[in-house]
Amino acid sequence: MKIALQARGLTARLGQAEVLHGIDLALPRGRWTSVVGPNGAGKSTLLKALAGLLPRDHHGGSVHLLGQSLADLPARQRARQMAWLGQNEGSAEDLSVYDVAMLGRLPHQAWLAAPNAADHAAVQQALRDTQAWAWRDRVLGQLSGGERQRVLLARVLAVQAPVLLMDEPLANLDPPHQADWLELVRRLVAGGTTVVSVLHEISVALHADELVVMAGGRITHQGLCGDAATHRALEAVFDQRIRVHRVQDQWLALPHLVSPMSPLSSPT
Ligand SMILES: Nc1ncnc2c1ncn2[C@@H]1O[C@H](COP(=O)(O)OP(=O)(O)OP(=O)(O)O)[C@@H](O)[C@H]1O
Repeated sequence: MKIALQARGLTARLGQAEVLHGIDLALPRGRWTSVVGPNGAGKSTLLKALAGLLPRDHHGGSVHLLGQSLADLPARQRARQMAWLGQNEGSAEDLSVYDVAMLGRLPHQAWLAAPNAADHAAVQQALRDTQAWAWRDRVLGQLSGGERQRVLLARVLAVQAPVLLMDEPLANLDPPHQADWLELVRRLVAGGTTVVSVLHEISVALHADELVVMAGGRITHQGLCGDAATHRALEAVFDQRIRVHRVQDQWLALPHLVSPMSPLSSPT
């Protein structure tokens, strides 16, 4: 199987503490991998390290992107090959939605060159894919949290990179737009894109091809989303406070209540 991202002996130090402890990981090409685990497990730090976003003196080990060492890859080439959506990401608040999405085309444009037809086509497609096209002339700073997230997602899609890394992409999205995101990712992956997402919505994460389960700066399990071993690893990492069930052909993670109190039971 071809590998999109390979990490070897990855360590990361933030402040005084080491938060990733020698991670070895291979993420398959043309597949969707979700990274899950409790708060503080190191998921965002791992994603940043894979994206090459941690300062060099803060991490050790190596990352290869599509077979090339990230350390040796020129920044523009890296930006064309791997697009990044961060958690609570800032952007220029006074830019129009259209111009924010156009920022995703920067790695393709010559210095100070005007956007060409391919850039405009990519931006229009991305804004339509995230249902943000109707507000293309509005200013980013005047959008709601969920609207804003869809514009930032459009910026990532506009890159048309073969590898997408997304940290909490569903933040602020309502259920219909979460379902849209899910379908969009499946479509991208069917077209050969590699997607890596950090998700707290475990039932959405279970729609991925593979799950990487993290705790305490280490990977405790990597496996297929449909595997019983993956479900057991998930339940274990969340202290047996969730259970994975199969409902209408989907895997669902439901809270495992210590003192069950069914909302369906009638009041006495
Ligand atoms: N700038 C920082 N300085 C010191 N420690 C940090 C810093 N940023 C994060 N950490 C610590 O690193 C650890 C891993 O953080 P990280 O954000 O990667 O976790 P996470 O799994 O993404 O968590 P969450 O689910 O809460 O977003 C946590 O213990 C966190 O407190």
